[in-house]
Amino acid sequence: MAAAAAAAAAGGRGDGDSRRLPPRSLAEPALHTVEMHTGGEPLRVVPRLEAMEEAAATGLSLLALRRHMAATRDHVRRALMLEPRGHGGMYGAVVVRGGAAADGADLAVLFLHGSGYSAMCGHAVLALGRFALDYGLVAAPQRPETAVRLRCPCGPVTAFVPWDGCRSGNPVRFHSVPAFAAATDVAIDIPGHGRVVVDIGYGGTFYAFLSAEQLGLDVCSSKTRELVSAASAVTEAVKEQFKLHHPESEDLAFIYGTILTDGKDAFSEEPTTNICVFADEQVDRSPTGSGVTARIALQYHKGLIQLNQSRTFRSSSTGSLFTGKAVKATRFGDYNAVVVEVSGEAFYTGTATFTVEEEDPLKHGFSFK
Ligand SMILES: O=C(O)[C@H]1NCC[C@@H]1O
Repeated sequence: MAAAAAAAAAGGRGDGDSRRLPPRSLAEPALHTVEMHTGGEPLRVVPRLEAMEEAAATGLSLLALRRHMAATRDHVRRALMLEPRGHGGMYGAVVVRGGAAADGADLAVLFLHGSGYSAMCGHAVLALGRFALDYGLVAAPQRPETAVRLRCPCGPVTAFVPWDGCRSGNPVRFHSVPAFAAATDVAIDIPGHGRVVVDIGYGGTFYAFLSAEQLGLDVCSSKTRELVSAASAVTEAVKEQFKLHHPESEDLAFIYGTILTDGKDAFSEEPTTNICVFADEQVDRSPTGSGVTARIALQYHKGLIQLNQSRTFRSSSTGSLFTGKAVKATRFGDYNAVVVEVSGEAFYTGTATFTVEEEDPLKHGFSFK
């Protein structure tokens, strides 16, 4: 095997075994991934990234580790998220085991997307709950359901995963960090659209929410391109016109995206549809776990739902569904907050091994709009 890898690295001819690695740079380790999706939103799981494990072993907190990865290994994120290995909607997770970063949890995780690192990702937590059981990150899984403790940049999150003794199943649910309404009915001027009124909710990360109707659009029938451009304009305007505050860390006080809704916030058994446009114009294919969390916190704050009343959320891009409910009232800093339970289905799609060649001018990926 070592001989075959060396031959491959040197560009030598192999024995026809398509599983062996192609000619590649030995300066950059091959990256092995497990590929999943939750409600259509991809998750490229990096089970081990040696450089991050070494940094974690020095005692860095998860937020410090996130800064460290951005400063020293951002090319790994770019190579895995951007074309030609990824695409405009790619999302990833680097698993970190043990150390101060995990802080006693079964695993810690850094979330990756096309333009950086996020603080929370619900669709990834649902998938990683399954991954943690199937790949042995939890010592003694219990039937019929196992609690998996994850440390996310926003704080501790617990996933509850069906386990039959051999493999994990669906649906997976998670309990969020305390979620809260940061502000409601905030008037924001959107260049090209005029004045709109948004709510700002926190579900491990901050989102602006408004009905697509306010922008002259329909979340179910408008072109995705138009929804993306309008939602991005809202995000930019909120960044400029509203000062966010996070009770624990300035690292987490940023607006991650805008969620356009069908306006159906009053309680109903019927699904409500939304589209989440996050980071740099990325579209979530799922109903967005952290967005559902924040939206439930806003609905609870406005008295539109009670504890343990479930709502169903539909992604306008794929039609996939998550359910959410507030399960506990709590406090977070100066905010009245709720712990939200979000439930959805995650699936494996394969595994992959990625390599680079030193002389490839696009070896660390590219993107265009
Ligand atoms: O489900 C979520 O919370 C995420 N999906 C992509 C954007 C968010 O991070």
